Amino acid sequence: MNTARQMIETWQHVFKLDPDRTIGERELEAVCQSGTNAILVGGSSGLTYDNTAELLERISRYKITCALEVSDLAAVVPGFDLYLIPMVLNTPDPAWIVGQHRAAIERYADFIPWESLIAEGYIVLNEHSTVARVTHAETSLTPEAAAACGHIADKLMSLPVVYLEYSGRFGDLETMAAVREAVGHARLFYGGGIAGAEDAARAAGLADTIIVGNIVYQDLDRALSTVGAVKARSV
Ligand SMILES: CC(C)=CCC/C(C)=C/CC/C(C)=C/CC/C(C)=C/CC/C(C)=C/CC/C(C)=C/CC/C(C)=C/COP(=O)(O)OP(=O)(O)O
Ligand SMILES: O=P(O)(O)OC[C@@H](O)CO
Ligand SMILES: [Mg+2]
Repeated sequence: MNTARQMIETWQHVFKLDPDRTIGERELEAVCQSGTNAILVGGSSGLTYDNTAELLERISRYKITCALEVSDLAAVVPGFDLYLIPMVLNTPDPAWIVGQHRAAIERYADFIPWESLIAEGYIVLNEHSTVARVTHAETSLTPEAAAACGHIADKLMSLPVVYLEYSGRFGDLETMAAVREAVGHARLFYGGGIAGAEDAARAAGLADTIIVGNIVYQDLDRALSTVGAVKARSV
């Protein structure tokens, strides 16, 4: 049985599906059978127990690893293969770094499947995203400041994942390269604005794992083309 860390080590490409958005059966089947390494269920608003449980039940019909990215305790559903726990590194508000986490652990310590949890050091950089607004993230970081966040996560906190998050738009290449340079032990996830094969290949050149979200709901064919673009790099 693989540990949580071993599981994420194999991820090159991940689709992120939002329980608060609608996806048809044909589209869900195409996403799950696309050759992606995993489905990450998550979003920064509108998640409920019911819409999360329903999406998990639908994804579970396919043979694909399915992880929940926990953003709201009310929407934690048992049955996922993994639970990814974001900790936002570039916010001045400790609630989004450790505060909510402490409250959750105090309350549910006896029920937490620790071996299935993976902490993610988030660096949130698109000022227009919901996640930036909700977490009061300091999004106007220089490449050096973003890299410092990467060093903190990678070397001081020994987090297994650093997540460079531009949700909604493609990232700044200089910043991505600086964070890449800083992150050695952790797996570097990149997400934001990947709208087709070309973006996917560019992001995969700088990150270990790329996360593709919005385009699934806007243009399925372009979304599916991102899988081949990433896998082609490793042959
Ligand atoms: C089975 C079982 C009992 C499991 C137990 C699991 C459990 C209860 C664990 C508890 C342990 C724990 C430490 C929990 C953490 C609790 C918690 C709520 C922490 C806060 C996490 C956090 C920092 C959230 C902020 C928002 C965020 C970073 C969300 C990540 C997802 C994201 C960025 C989605 C992008 O959203 P999108 O919909 O695309 O929106 P925008 O583009 O507009 O941003
Ligand atoms: O939705 P997009 O912009 O593809 O971003 C993916 C993911 O990083 C969002 O958390
Ligand atoms: Mg988004």
